[in-house]
Amino acid sequence: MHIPPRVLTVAGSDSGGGAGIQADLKTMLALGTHGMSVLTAVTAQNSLGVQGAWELPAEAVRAQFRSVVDDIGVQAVKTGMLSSAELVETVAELLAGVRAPVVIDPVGVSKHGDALLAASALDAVRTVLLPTATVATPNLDEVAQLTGVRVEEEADMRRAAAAILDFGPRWALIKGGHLTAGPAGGEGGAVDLLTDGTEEHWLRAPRHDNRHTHGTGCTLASALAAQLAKGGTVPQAAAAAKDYVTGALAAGFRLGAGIGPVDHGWRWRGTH
Ligand SMILES: Nc1ncnc2c1ncn2[C@@H]1O[C@H](COP(=O)(O)OP(=O)(O)OP(=O)(O)O)[C@@H](O)[C@H]1O
Ligand SMILES: Cc1ncc(CO)c(N)n1
Repeated sequence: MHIPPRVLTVAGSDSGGGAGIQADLKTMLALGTHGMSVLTAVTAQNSLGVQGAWELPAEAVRAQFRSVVDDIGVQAVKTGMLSSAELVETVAELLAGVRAPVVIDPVGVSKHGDALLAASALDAVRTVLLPTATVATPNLDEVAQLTGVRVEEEADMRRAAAAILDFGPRWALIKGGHLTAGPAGGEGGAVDLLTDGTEEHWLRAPRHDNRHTHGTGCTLASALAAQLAKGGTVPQAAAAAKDYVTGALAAGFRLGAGIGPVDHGWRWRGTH
């Protein structure tokens, strides 16, 4: 009997199905793994923004985590929306006992600018959560919030990565999706930088400005966790994850009146 690699996401629910737990589980399935979830918060969310958010008690997070890890086991873990300092601390403590690779996506705000993490939780992210990471995957706004480094052009991403690595993750994957200026000052592609402070890997893809980009960050981090669960090095897993999110973004579709979701099933549908 074939048993697929097991991957756990610790994240919030996006009722619209494009980001959060829903994006994570769809990505994990699409990449051939068994996805499992620890829910941290429930959001009322759609293509227009976040209309409401409710956090779960720390005890519920702890219980879900123990249920999964103690019986089924995990070959990789990914974290997303953690909402508060209390949940960040709870999850960091749980992760300290895990031997599988851990991808920390330090989710701060949604694409629409709605806060998914309390400002009072930033310190716990820096001091207890990031040190548990095999790979940390901040976007440029999260880099600025966590380190004070403002990335205006590609070359600044090196300083951003160094500042993130100072908090203790093994690798930093700095997502340049919000960067529009290319190396020559013109329109750039979508460039991410993966580094452990020694090796440097630039992940480049064509930019798709089709507006249906809801869930790109969650999808990249989950794809990375799924690839790590299947085996291979961090640079190999990151390259495969970047391919998957680029295809999903290119196939993103119009839903609702705002920002539509990426298509997690693009490889099955053969849209690209
Ligand atoms: N318009 C785009 N075209 C191609 N790739 C993109 C585009 N926008 C983002 N990406 C890629 O998608 C991945 C996620 O990056 P992004 O910076 O959007 O993350 P994020 O802001 O955390 O996402 P989210 O808004 O879901 O939280 C990265 O690999 C990035 O380069
Ligand atoms: C629940 C949730 N997690 C993460 C994101 C990322 O933007 C989102 N929009 N919603």
